[in-house]
Amino acid sequence: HWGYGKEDGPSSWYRNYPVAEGNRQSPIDIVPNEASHDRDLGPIMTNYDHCTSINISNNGHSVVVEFNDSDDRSVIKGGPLDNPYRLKQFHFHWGGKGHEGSEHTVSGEGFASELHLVHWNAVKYKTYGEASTAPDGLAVLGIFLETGDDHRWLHMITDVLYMVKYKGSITDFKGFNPNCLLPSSLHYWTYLGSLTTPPLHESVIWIILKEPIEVSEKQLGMFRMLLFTEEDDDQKMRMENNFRPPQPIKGRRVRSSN
Ligand SMILES: Nc1nnc(SCC(=O)Nc2ccc(S(N)(=O)=O)cc2)s1
Ligand SMILES: [Zn+2]
Repeated sequence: HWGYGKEDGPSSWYRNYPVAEGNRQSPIDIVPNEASHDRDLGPIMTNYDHCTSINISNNGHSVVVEFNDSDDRSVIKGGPLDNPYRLKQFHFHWGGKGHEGSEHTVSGEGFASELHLVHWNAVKYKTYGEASTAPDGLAVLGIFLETGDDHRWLHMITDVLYMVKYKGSITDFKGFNPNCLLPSSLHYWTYLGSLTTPPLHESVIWIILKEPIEVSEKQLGMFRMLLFTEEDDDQKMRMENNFRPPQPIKGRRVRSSN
């Protein structure tokens, strides 16, 4: 199976997932002054107000909060999107102590962590699975996390991480509104890419917010107490550095909102 270690990490994924060497792989390094500024790129709109978080789990790669996506209650729309995309889950990628951990970089600079809010095109596709393999099937909103002050709402997540310490653990997590994790500005870069973990489907319209949110080193440290391994596994592997490095841009254009 795939992971982030020396033997099963990003440089070996192409063996089981040849699309790893495809033409629209993610993440990428974003170079702001090479991004084209499109006037017809409108603002993105998120409405997560009546969203319904269901649970939080450790899937052995990250910590994931799942949402009820049976209707259009919580969607992202506007910007590069032709119709609303339904929120399915969000999860994080992070580094080791004092090291970078984001997936996308900006002018070669990484951030401490990156939050991904995963949405799917329920107008054109019947299921998430179907959308996850279509070129316009998914929209992932990426938010950089940098270390600084405590994030006043991230506590709601870090306070329950002890309940999902081991791979395969899951617990109820209702009533969490991800609006509280958004920065004040929704200015963004957007480009066509892929899932950043296997199966690496080239099905993602990426929307990366320019403004990072601030979290404390202490809060980030809570993520690093999670384990890649199961409870009955005698090898306790700390969950950290679960990020794929930037991939070749292969001629793609990155557009900027403004
Ligand atoms: N029937 C199916 N269910 N799920 C799949 S693919 C699973 C999936 O959504 N994986 C996934 C991998 C990476 C990302 S990410 N890091 O946001 O690019 C988001 C999501 S196919
Ligand atoms: Zn991700």
